[in-house]
Amino acid sequence: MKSYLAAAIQLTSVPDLQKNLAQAEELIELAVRQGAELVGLPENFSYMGEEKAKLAQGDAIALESEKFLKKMAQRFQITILGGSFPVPVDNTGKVYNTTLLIDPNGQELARYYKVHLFDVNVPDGNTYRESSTVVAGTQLPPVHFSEKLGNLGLSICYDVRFPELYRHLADKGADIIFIPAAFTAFTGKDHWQVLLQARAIENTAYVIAPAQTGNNYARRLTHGHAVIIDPWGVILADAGEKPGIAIAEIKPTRLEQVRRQMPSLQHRVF
Ligand SMILES: O=C(O)CNC(=O)[C@H](CS)NC(=O)CCC(=O)C(=O)O
Repeated sequence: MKSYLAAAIQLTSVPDLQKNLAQAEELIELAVRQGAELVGLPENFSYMGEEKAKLAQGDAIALESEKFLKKMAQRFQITILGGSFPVPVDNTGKVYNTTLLIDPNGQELARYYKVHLFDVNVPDGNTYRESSTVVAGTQLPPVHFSEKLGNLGLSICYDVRFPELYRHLADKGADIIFIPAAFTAFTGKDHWQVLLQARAIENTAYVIAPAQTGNNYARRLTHGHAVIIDPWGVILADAGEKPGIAIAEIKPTRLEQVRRQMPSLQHRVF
């Protein structure tokens, strides 16, 4: 593994596929101009909108999102995580909430279908029933082993509340954990940063958390604060509340240092 720059992209995705891809492309280019070699996009980067509208365009969103990721990876010679986008599941009328990791040749490295679905009545009065349109994945997420970039573990948004999933990634050797999200503004203000720092600290791993921000559609407000966190839990970069990027250096020496100073992964009893 070498030292390199990683970027977490922050978007306000709306119910307009082409507009979102154009916004994403601009920010990917900005990250690349600053030297990023690993770039993450947030959950639902290519489409945020009413569940029904999303389903109706499911095939087009899936096709265009995957094409876009491969194009960006090849054009800019980066490894890119397509935080998530819907992929229709045969004979169900529903989709998988899917995250995809693509290499600079445009080849798929890893794929994960979100396991934990956000079926929550948020105390601000908004109700979320992700399971009404999404089929839950049944497989734990993969870790992609990369000589150059370190071992990259995948997850999506609401997963962040389930530490056992991240312990699995740590068991598989994850050095860097992706947590792309579209956190609600209401839960985000109290939980987002704490949960992300906890996952970084307890697994002594970098966390790259691309995010949705602002008013995506109707009453849907997302929290923002795409961040990159080091294995000690220190926030290295925070994109704030506007669309933009958080960019930071991922260093193998820092990983080794923290794992030496705090060898908690080696002291596990259960
Ligand atoms: O809302 C949309 O339009 C698209 N949906 C999402 O992006 C997903 C599923 S509803 N959001 C979350 O998982 C939020 C989790 C969260 O906020 C928490 O755990 O507190």
